[in-house]
Amino acid sequence: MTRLSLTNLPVAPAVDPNALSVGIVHLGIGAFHRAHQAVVTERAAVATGETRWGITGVSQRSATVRDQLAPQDGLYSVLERGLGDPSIQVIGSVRDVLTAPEDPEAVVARIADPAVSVVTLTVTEKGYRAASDGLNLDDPEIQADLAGRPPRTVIGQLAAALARRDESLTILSCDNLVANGPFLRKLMVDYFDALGKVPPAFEATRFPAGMVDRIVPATTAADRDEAARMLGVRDEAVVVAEPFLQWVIENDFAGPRPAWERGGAVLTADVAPWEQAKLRMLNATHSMLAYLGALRGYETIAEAVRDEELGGLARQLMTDDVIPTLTPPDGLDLPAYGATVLERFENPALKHRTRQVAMDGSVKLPVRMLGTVRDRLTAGAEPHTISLAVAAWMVYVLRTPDLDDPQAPRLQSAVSGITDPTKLVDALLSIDTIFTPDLRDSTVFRDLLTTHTTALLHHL
Ligand SMILES: NC(=O)c1ccc[n+]([C@@H]2O[C@H](COP(=O)([O-])OP(=O)(O)OC[C@H]3O[C@@H](n4cnc5c(N)ncnc54)[C@H](O)[C@@H]3O)[C@@H](O)[C@H]2O)c1
Ligand SMILES: O=P(O)(O)OC[C@@H](O)[C@@H](O)[C@H](O)[C@H](O)CO
Repeated sequence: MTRLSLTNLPVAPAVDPNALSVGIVHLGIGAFHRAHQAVVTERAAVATGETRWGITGVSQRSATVRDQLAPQDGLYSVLERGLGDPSIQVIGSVRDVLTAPEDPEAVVARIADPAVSVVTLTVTEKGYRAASDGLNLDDPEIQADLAGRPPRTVIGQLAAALARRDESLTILSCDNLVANGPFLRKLMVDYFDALGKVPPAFEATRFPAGMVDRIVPATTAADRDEAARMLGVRDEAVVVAEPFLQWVIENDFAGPRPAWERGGAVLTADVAPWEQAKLRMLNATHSMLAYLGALRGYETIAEAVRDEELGGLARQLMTDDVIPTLTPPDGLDLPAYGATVLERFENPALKHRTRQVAMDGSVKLPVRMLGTVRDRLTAGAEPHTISLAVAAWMVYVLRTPDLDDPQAPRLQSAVSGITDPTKLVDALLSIDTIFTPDLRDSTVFRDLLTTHTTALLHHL
């Protein structure tokens, strides 16, 4: 079947791709960016008529996305799956893709281009190469970048590009991290400290925080076949998404930016309450359902949340443990928000795999769950259900031989041969890159984890 391209366009994108010049570099062009920031950027371009905000995507690890998009002139479609019939739309805002491992110099040069004033990122939690207190300077890839090779880490890429720039830059993380903007800024400061020099452009560089939300599962072969049927041409780069899309951005830019608010984003002075509500309500519950669901043999989040007991626990997690720790952002009714989150998880058309959401637990737990545990303990409360979520991760680590996690070897050696719940809790609580001393030393938390792991090991 013919491939989607500028000359084989069954449905034209809302912008003319040929008219766009590149003003944004996106690091980590996975599924999420294509279904979220790229869509809002295109909508903003349509609303304003501005043509300066085309996107260069950077593929950080493999050449797969470049090889999918290059023959398609950067075009791809978003296949939206809600409760009704699916719909499909071709997006034209990604103009080209660079593959960092093949051509690291091109990535630095593109970020350094004066026409570029915004860099966005979705490189997953582990892509930041952080330790518990800042940049992981023991990371061999960070060390190699510091030693002066053409950079391979995102921190190294940004640092090298800033060293070449005279103009200010805005660097906007779109990953699920607590205070993602300030967090990334701190990693850059640590990098420059280790390097022993700070580029002059860094002072004016801004790192706004952002909260992003849209469920975008990994695309499957069946999704590509469905897109081909709907489009009449083959799209190897199609992404699948739910109808819901939210982007709240701190209005703190160093220079020009797309009018993303015209594309549906919200620009605000304080993102923290939005971000905390989303990470603690949606992402923590997602992860709990992923661990418990996978342990019960459910393939997808929709199946897990439709299990009466697991669905009940998801509601209980939000109501009993998470909501008491939150200050709701203006106008957000937290119980109603929680109900909407569960309805979104129930979407049977999405097929978000429990195993996908369960990956990288060692870097997700601190972001999604451990703040809630800490706040509940500080308030003198017993964090019952959030401890169950952490215990579910512990049992998942024990029961998953092919664990997908950046710390898999360390986790697996810690739990190797363990059958006793107390020992399992001790072994995993001692991992200092995940659990801080206050949590390790809490008898209440340790006892709850032991009770829950005991129950899970006996009843799953
Ligand atoms: N998919 C979603 O539903 C969703 C929703 C909200 C936020 N996000 C955020 O977006 C991130 C990416 O999600 P996705 O669905 O695009 O995943 P994906 O697997 O499709 O893409 C991940 C991207 O991150 C890059 N990456 C992975 N490991 C890296 C590393 N060690 N160093 C540098 N780059 C690395 C990959 O090259 C790829 O470009 C998530 O981790 C999350 O923070 C995703
Ligand atoms: O993308 P990850 O792997 O960081 O997390 C998996 C999901 O919890 C997450 O992607 C949600 O779908 C998303 O945060 C919804 O906005």
